[in-house]
Amino acid sequence: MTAVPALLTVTGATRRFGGVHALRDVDLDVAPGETHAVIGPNGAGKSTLFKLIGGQLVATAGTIGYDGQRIDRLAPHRRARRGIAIAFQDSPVFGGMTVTENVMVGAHAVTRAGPVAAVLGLPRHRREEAEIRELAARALDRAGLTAWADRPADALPLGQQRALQVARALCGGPRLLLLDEPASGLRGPERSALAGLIEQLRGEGLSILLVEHDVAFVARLADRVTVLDLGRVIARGTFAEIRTDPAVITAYLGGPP
Ligand SMILES: Nc1ncnc2c1ncn2[C@@H]1O[C@H](COP(=O)(O)OP(=O)(O)OP(=O)(O)O)[C@@H](O)[C@H]1O
Repeated sequence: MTAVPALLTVTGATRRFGGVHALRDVDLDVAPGETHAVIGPNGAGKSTLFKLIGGQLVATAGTIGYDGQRIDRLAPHRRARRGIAIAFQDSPVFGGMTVTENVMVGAHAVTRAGPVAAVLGLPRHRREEAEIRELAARALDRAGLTAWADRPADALPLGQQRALQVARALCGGPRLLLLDEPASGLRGPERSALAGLIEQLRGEGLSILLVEHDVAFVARLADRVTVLDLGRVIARGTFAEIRTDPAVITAYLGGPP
């Protein structure tokens, strides 16, 4: 049997900030349809890795492959067009806009006409606007937000605001969804609803890379977990495998005195 090639392959990713090694020689892959979590204590390098994949940072060394091609020199919007979408923990929710309009912003990253056509109101833009509205409606439906579509976005409770950020990422029709600490700041029921949404997306075949502090959230969702500490991979495997790994326990609880 031939193994299915990974959708995302990070090889030897290294990033220095001056004398600080934020990441050292990190390998990671995400299989099609997999939910893969990256965890680690503060300063482990999780955000740096996330930004290297999204294109917000460039690696000092190493390569990133997506769908069989190198993407590590592409600008973030080009990665978005190839199907990599990001929901950042702090991506803005625009209070003066409706929920639908907020989600439509996510599709502009992948449209052909671009912002100049939008400002000039060109026919191409108007056609595209109708398509985008349709994509937004579908994304809102997937995220369970249809009932909120015409409400001002700032009327949404925090849990639904997170779902809105996910819907915005879905609007461009991604194959790989990068989620940056999606559970942060959410209370129990909101966190559980968001986990349900992520499970649903996984069930629809989406590949997901999740950076998350909340270990229970990761235990529920991740097919595989990569654990970072001080910029290095210290463990990888299923949640059950990594939770008993001595290196992981030491990293989280601190070394011997
Ligand atoms: N722009 C930067 N300039 C200098 N050092 C940085 C920069 N960004 C990150 N670092 C350093 O790189 C290391 C890894 O940081 P990173 O933010 O990737 O970790 P993290 O695992 O996301 O941490 P946290 O869980 O606290 O968000 C840390 O030592 C951090 O201080």
